Amino acid sequence: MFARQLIRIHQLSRGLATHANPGFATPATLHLKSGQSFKGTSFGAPKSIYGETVFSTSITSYTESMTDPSYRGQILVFTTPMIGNYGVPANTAPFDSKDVGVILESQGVQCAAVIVGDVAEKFSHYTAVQSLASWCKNHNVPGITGVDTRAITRLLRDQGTTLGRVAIGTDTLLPAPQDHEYWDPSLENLVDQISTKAPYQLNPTGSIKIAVLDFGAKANILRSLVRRDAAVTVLPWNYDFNSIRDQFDGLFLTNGPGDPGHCMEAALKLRQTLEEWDKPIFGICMGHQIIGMAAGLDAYRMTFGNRGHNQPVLALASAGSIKAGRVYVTSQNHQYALKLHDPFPQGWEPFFINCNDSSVEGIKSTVDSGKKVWGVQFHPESAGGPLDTIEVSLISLD
Ligand SMILES: NC(=O)CC[C@H](N)C(=O)O
Repeated sequence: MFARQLIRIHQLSRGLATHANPGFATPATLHLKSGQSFKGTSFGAPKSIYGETVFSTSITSYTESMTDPSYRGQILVFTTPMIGNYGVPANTAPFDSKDVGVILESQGVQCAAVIVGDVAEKFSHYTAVQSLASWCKNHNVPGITGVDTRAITRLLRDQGTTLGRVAIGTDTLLPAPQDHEYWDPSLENLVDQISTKAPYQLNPTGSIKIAVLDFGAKANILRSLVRRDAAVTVLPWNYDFNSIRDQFDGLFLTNGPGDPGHCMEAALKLRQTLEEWDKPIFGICMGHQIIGMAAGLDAYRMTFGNRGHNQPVLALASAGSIKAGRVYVTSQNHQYALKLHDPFPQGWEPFFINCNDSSVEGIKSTVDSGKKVWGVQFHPESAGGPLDTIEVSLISLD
């Protein structure tokens, strides 16, 4: 008994205690469709869910990742051993020329569940108002702690992103689901679920008018635009931009969840825009994939995607402060990528390439095409991640 108390005191003093009530913690299991199961302890909402199991190598910014709408439908495994030690801030900001109403990347937690090695029950940060566990509970999102996230990551890295089931409490007593019971989010048009239903404006008196097609925008993308004094009109992902394009100085296409193939309608509309409109067009992640599809490139599903804040990309062309031949460290969260067609479609060239897996990380219109269109697979606006490529949004392709 004395030994158990000593262990408990040691756990509490480290701020790591996973099992607040030894013997009473709610069991939780992650089942993978490939047949493996990982047993741990529940934190967050006592709710069982299905999703697509992915891993992120980011060592910080769990709050930003979890509110990024591109993680919708995904069971997010953090490779960093301890998550939650700086808690969660209040998520409100003003709506003005500097901000977009939230501190984090959207109103709520977007991923389906989180899996961590060790959830920090104690948290400390001057902006923190609650723990990771209570935040998950408030947003009805389950978490599992006390599992070997390294083993899960090695599996996912070998076999690729895998459908999963998070079973909580008495559901852990049930056998692992049958193959047909797993839910595959990539079969759904998740963009249509998350995109704004009606147009709205931010910073309407801004000095340059930018239309934004919303595939599931991260707040920091919109925030980055308003902080540069853009008057931003956010449109549903499949809005007929061509019917209103004369009112705008530029078009931006955001990040978004799921398979870009579900957004072919947007790519076809954009193809017309590319043919008939010469103003700047820029896209990030899903937006970049849509620009590529409109340009005639194919998108494909990667084995395990790239998620983390340490992805090196090599610039193949110079533009603005970006120099060909230089490597930039970037923030990423994607499962799909554009194919490296050889030759590239007329009027287009690769802009960046991933140093680890050679996937296309950016495309741009060629200088002699007369267009000013570019897109990047990574997140130059960060939140979280490095700011190395922040100026990629400011380049001029004149
Ligand atoms: N962050 C994103 O926009 C991701 C784009 C797309 N859903 C993918 O997974 O590749």
